[in-house]
Amino acid sequence: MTSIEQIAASLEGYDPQAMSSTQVTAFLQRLVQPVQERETVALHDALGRVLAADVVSPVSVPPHDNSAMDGYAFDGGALRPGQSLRLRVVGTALAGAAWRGSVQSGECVRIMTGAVMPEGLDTVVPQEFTQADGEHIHIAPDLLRAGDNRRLAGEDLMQGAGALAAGERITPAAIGLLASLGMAQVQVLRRLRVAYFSTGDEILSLGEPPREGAVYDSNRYTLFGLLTRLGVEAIDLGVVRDDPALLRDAFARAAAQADAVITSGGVSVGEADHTRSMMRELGDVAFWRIAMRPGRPMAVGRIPRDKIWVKNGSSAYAESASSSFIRSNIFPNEALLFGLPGNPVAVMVTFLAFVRPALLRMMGCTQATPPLLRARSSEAIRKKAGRTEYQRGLVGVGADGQLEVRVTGNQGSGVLSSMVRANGLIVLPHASGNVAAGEMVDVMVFDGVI
Ligand SMILES: Nc1nc2c(c(=O)[nH]1)N[C@H]1C(S)=C(S)[C@@H](COP(=O)(O)OP(=O)(O)OC[C@H]3O[C@@H](n4cnc5c(N)ncnc54)[C@H](O)[C@@H]3O)O[C@H]1N2
Ligand code: MOO
Repeated sequence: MTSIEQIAASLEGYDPQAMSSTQVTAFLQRLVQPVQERETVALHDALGRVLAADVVSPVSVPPHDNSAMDGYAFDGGALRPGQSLRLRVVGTALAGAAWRGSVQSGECVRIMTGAVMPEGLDTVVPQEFTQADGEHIHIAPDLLRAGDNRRLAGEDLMQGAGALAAGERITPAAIGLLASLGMAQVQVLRRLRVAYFSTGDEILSLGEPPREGAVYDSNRYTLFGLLTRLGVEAIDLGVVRDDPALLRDAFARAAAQADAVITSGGVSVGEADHTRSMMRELGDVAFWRIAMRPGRPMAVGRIPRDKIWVKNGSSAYAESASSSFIRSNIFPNEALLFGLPGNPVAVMVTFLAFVRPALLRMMGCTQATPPLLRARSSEAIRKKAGRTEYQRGLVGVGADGQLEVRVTGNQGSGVLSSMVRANGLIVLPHASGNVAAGEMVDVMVFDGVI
C-alpha cells in the first residue's frame, strides 16, 4: 500500500515543515474514501444520515390538482376584464372528500385548501374576496386570473423524477420530502465510528481535584460536541497519561473500534511527549507544521487494527489476532489518525478546517465543505501573509443592512471564551496580509456546521 509520506510527497511542493492548508485538504482528498456498507433505517432514525442511493419519486406530489385556498372553485375562462362574476354554489369539495358532481357554466363549488379540484375547474377565489348572496357568490372585477390558487399535480415532484441524490445528508426538509413520497424507510450508509482521547500529564479529568500545573480536559468535550453534531458515533476513550504502555493500549483500542481516531496534544516538539513516538511506532504517520493559525502542528496517518495489542501481565504487551475489531471497507486494516494540537481552539479549528470535511467524505457526503459567507470587517485585522488565519468572529447585520463581522477578542489558541462568543470563523487566506476596516472577508458560520 502507498505510504502516507508517499501520498503526501505527490503534492506539489511538499514540505512537511511548511504545509499550506490547501495542501492538507488536497492530501486528505486523496487519502479518504467513503464507506460502502448500507443499512435500511426508519425515517425517524434517518436524520443526519447520508443517502446510500438516489431516491426516485414513486408518486407525484401532490397527487392531484388541488386548491391552495379556502374559497370557491370555478372555470377561470369565465373571467372578463373589468367585469364582476356571479356564480351559483352547487356543492362542496373538502380535503379528503372530492366533489364528484358536474358543474355547468355560471356555477362554482365551495372548496377547502388541499381539496381535489373538481373536473373542469381551474381557478379558486379565496372566500374573503367574495360576497355571498343566497345560493350565489359575487367576485369583484379584476381580482383574479385564470389558474390562480390551484396547485398542480406533481408541481413538487413528478412520479419518476429524482427526489434526492445519493450522498445527500438527510435534513429535516429531506425527511419531510421522503415522508411525502410515502416512504417509511430509507437506505443510508452506515454510521461512521470515531474514537477520541486526550493526552498529557497535565490534563485533569472532570471530577479530579485541581492540582498545580494541571488543567481540566476541555478538548474531549469540544470534540464530543463537534462529532455528535456531525452525526457520527463518537467513542470517548478518556484522558491518557503520557506513558508509552497506556498510549499503546489507547491507540490499539481506538483503532480496533473506529474508522478514525482523533487525539489532542503531544504533536508538537515537546520533550516529555510519548504521543508522537507512539504514533510513529504503531502507525504510518506524517508530522506536519501547517502554515495556519491556530493549529500549526498536526499529525495525520493510519493506525493498523489487524493486530490488537493485549495486555500481558502488568506492563508487557503482546500482539494477538482479534476477532472483535471492526472490518471497515474504508481502510480494511487500519484507522485514519488525526493527531490534533493540544491547544483548545487549535483543536476546534483543525477539526473544522480538515477533520470535518474528511469525515464527511468518509461518511459518503458529496457536500463536504461549508459555504463561506462574505461579510464586511468592521475593524482592521492584523494578518501575516504566508499562513491561513482563522479568527473568531461575530457576524451580524450592520447599520446599513449589510453583513458585518467583528473579531470576538483575545485570539490566543488556548482561549475558548472568544470562541464561545463567536458565531463563525473569519477565514483569511494564505496569501493575504492585513485586513483594513471595511474590507470584505470570508466567514465560515457555525450555524449549520457546528
Ligand atoms: N517550540 C515550539 N513550541 C510549540 C510549537 C512549535 O511549533 N514549536 N507549536 C505551538 C503550537 S502552535 C501548539 S498548538 C502547541 C501544540 O502542542 P501539542 O500538540 O504538543 O500540545 P500540548 O503541548 O500537549 O498542549 C498544548 C496546550 O494545550 C493544552 N491542552 C492540551 N490538551 C488539552 C485538553 N485536553 N484540554 C485542555 N487543554 C489542553 C496544554 O495544557 C497546553 O497548554 O505547541 C506549541 N508549542
Ligand atoms: O496550533 Mo497552536 O494553535 O496555534 O497554539
